[in-house]
Amino acid sequence: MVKAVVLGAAGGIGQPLSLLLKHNPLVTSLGLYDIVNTPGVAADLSHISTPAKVVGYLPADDGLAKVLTGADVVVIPAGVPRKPGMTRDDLFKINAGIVRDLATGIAKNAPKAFVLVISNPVNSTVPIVAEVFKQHGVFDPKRLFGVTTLDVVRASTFVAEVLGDLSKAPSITVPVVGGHSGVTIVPLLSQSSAALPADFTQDARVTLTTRIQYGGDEVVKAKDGAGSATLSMAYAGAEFAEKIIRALRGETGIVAPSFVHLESDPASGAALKKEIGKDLEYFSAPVELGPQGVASIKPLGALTPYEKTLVDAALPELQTNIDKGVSFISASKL
Ligand SMILES: NC(=O)C1=CN([C@@H]2O[C@H](COP(=O)(O)OP(=O)(O)OC[C@H]3O[C@@H](n4cnc5c(N)ncnc54)[C@H](O)[C@@H]3O)[C@@H](O)[C@H]2O)C=CC1
Ligand SMILES: O=C([O-])CC(=O)C(=O)O
Repeated sequence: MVKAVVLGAAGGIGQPLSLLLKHNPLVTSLGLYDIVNTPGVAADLSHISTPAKVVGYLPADDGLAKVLTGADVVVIPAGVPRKPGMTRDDLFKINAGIVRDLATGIAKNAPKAFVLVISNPVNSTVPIVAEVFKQHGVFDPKRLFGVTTLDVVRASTFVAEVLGDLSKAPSITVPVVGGHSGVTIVPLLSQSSAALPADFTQDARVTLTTRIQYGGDEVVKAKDGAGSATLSMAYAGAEFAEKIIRALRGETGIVAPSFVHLESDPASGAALKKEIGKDLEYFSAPVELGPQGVASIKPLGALTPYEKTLVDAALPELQTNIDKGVSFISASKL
């Protein structure tokens, strides 16, 4: 029995993500929460002939507490998306408070759930959730994940495009590490499971790296004011949620990059800090998942000199983003 909950379920990501979770036979109960429209979305999804029982709640009548009760996995795509010209950090002003309040609800009603944070800026919203949980005495770093899967999905797709064969995309894996915004997104193309062409130049590698780092901006620009990636994010979020669900059901050996607290596995976290040469609290790295959440954080492995410069370039912005999330909660009255 697995109860999955989506907070922000009526939005651009929330609706297709809820559809994909309803489609997943491992999910037996699906709780939807938003400040608008969840009864309609829930009624619609509830007619689909898959096992999950769907319920939808609004804030009235303690809806947040009700939807979270009994949750095993909580996915958070609530909050505003970017418009052209904005950075993810520009969303902090609105989304930080939304994520803080939802995290407070989780701390009170589902403190043991696995929490998957999609709301941007992920580099700051994940620390926000952690700090709220700490204030409520329920923080377990093994159970908190910033969802960076879309970067990994983009890397697979764009490498397959370079190889001229999109049918290879589902089987290509490229570790993407660091964080989830521009320069903090670090694709390790040298570790792609499918080798790039022998004549792939350094210029082409830089172009491909930049495309992965700024894939989100490509969608924001194409949507031209109507938001950011929703459908690809729903796909990526459902893929990551499924991995988490399989792990909590006892399957071992599942590895996926995610933005995690480096104390989620103190030994491998300390090794990773040594590798990147900085005492950061959070970093996105390939994580081995287990029934308790993070089982171990994998090392970055051999980096090329170019990839090393990318990691170094990511560190200052990551530090600033993390500090901003932490200070927001120390300054908030919960
Ligand atoms: N981690 C990632 O890779 C990605 C993250 N995102 C982020 O996901 C977030 C959502 O994006 P979209 O779905 O496109 O936005 P959207 O505006 O279409 O949907 C957001 C939903 O959140 C709801 N919401 C607002 N305040 C809420 C609250 N207090 N409680 C519950 N629900 C609330 C809204 O009513 C709306 O239905 C944005 O912050 C966006 O930047 C988007 C794409 C990729
Ligand atoms: O670009 C955005 O604002 C949304 C996002 O995080 C992504 O698509 O990677």
